[in-house]
Amino acid sequence: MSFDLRFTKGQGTGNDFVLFSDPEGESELTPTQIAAICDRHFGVGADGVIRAVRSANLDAGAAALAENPHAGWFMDYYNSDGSVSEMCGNGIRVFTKYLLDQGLADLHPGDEIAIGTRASVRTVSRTSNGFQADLGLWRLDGGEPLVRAKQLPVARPGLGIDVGNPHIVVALADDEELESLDLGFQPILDPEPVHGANIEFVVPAEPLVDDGVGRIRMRVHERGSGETLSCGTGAVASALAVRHWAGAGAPNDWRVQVPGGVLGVRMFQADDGEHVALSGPAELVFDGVLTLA
Ligand SMILES: N[C@@H](CCC[C@H](N)C(=O)O)C(=O)O
Repeated sequence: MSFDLRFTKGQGTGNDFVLFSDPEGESELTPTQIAAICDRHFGVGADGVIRAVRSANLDAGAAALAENPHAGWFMDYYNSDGSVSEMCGNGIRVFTKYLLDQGLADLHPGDEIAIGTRASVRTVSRTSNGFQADLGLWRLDGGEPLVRAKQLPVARPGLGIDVGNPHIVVALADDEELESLDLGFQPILDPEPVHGANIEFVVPAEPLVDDGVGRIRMRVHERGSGETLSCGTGAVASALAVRHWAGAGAPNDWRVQVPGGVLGVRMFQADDGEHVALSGPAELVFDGVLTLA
C-alpha cells in the first residue's frame, strides 16, 4: 500500500537532509525507502534522512527522557544507504531549525533545547549565524588504523576519535594532496573498525593558529553516505585530532573549512569533563510530498 510523506529538505554547510515529522513513531521507513529518498537521480537526493519522533514514543527516546526529561523530541537519524547513525552534527542544527519552523518547539535567545539522540541527549542554542550544539564528552577511540585512499601514494596512519559516532582522522601534507583525493572510492582501513567509521582528511591552514583560533581544511568520506560537502561531527573530530597532534599550547577554538562552508569547534570544561561544541548555519530549503510504496 502506498502512502504520502510530507517532508522538508534542509542543509547545513551543504550536508543535506530530508526531514519529516512522525510524533507518534508510527512511520519508520525501511532502509530501501531511505536509500530511494536519498538517491540524487531517482529520489529527492540527500546525505541522510531525519525523522522527528516524540521521545516518549521510541525505545531509544525513553532512554533520552530518563537522562533529561526536557528532551521531548528525538532525532532519528539515517545515512543515505539506510543505515542508522548515533549522531549527526550538521543534522542536529538543521533538526532544531525544523522543529522551530514547524512550531514543534520554542528556543528563545539565551535558552537551549535538549534533543534526544542515540549518542545521548545533546543541547542546542542559537548563535548569530545559526546554532551551536554541545556534543558532550569525546574520547580517543578506534586506535590508529592505516588508511588507504585513491590518489594517496602510500597508506597513512589515522587517529580514532569518538564524538558519539566513530571517526578516523588522517593528516595530509598539503592542499594539493587534499584536493587530489578521489573520495568517490571508499578508503580502506586496516584494521577495519567493527562498526565502520567516518574518515576525515585534514591539512593545517597557513598559519595553523591565527589570533588564538586554530584553522584547518577537511574533506570527508562518511560512513553510509560516501563523500559529502561537510560533516559536523567530522569537523569536531578533526579539530580534536589536530589539537592532539599539536600538543601543549594548542588552542581550544577552531575554524574548520569544508567544501560546503565553515564550521566552528570549541572545546570547554564542563562538570563531567571536557565537552566539544559545534557551531554553524542551518537552512530549510523546500517542502514537498513524496508517495512511497
Ligand atoms: N554528516 C553527519 C554525520 C552523519 C552520520 C555519519 N555518516 C555516521 O554514520 O556516523 C554530521 O554532520 O556529523
